[in-house]
Amino acid sequence: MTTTTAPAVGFDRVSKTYGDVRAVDGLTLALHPGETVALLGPNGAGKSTTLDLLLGLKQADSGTVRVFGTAPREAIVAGRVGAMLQSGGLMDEVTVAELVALACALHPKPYKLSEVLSRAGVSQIAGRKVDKLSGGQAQRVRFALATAGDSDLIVLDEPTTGMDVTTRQAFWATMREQADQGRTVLFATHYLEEADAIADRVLVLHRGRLLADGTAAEIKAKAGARRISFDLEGEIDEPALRALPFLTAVDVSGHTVRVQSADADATVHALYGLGLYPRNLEVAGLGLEQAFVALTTAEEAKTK
Ligand SMILES: Nc1ncnc2c1ncn2[C@@H]1O[C@H](COP(=O)(O)OP(=O)(O)OP(=O)(O)O)[C@@H](O)[C@H]1O
Repeated sequence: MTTTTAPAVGFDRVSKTYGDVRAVDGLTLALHPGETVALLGPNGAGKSTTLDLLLGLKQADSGTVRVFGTAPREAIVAGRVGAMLQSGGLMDEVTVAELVALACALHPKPYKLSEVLSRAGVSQIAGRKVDKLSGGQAQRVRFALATAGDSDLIVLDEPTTGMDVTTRQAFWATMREQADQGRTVLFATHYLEEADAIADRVLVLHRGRLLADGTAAEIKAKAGARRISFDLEGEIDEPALRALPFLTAVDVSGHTVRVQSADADATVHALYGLGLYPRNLEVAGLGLEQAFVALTTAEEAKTK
């Protein structure tokens, strides 16, 4: 593996528009060797466009994209980047082994074919035609293509869509190993629990801009809100609960009340002020998914 002092990925005020849609809007960021980075964002936030710019598949209207200090294409030709794209067509009429062998042959620093097939869990289906694969098997083959050689940066666009639980776990264990060996792994996902468990850095995109950048814990803290849950005996006066201060969400199910509050202390104080005796009271931080929803909906409200 080549080492360098340049960031693995550098975006400097990068913008890309399609007609009047600003898919990426003045994006500046740097990713460093050894980082595992999740790229999150609602549909249409600009994740795929960002990855396409990074891979030189699209050109920015303005700003510069650098991969290990060079233009994306140069880094790719040098074999420094492995990519697994969302639904990139796999060639029909060839077998899994033939396709993966081709990817190995094209890579400047290829791994042994048997190694690549086994790492991606496709040895058993190596002789099968690519157009006869199930969705999850096709994803594994894309994974094999992305890891056909020794690349310093691995870019994955929604890599685990369609994978079953076991495949998903094996996939992430392999990616962890890759990152532990100093490679940079960047993946776009809609599975926030994956981002929470796997990534040591989370980027939240919204309308082509970086809304948050930090560890999953930092993103959760940034969203600010807390979850409060408790049980109430007797009939529940829902309107009174909904009128509690700082609430951003309320859910009453049987005797259990779950709310989300921007100021948990004030909400709990007001709850006791109603003369209620909440049992099993729990106050907890938001999960990454709830933090993501809180951040992006707050931003939506601002831009309306
Ligand atoms: N080739 C294109 N022509 C026109 N508009 C496009 C094109 N590609 C993307 N867009 C628009 O650019 C915006 C960003 O799209 P992009 O695919 O990058 O988002 P995304 O975050 O990957 O979305 P998703 O989560 O739905 O995959 C969207 O509004 C999309 O409709």
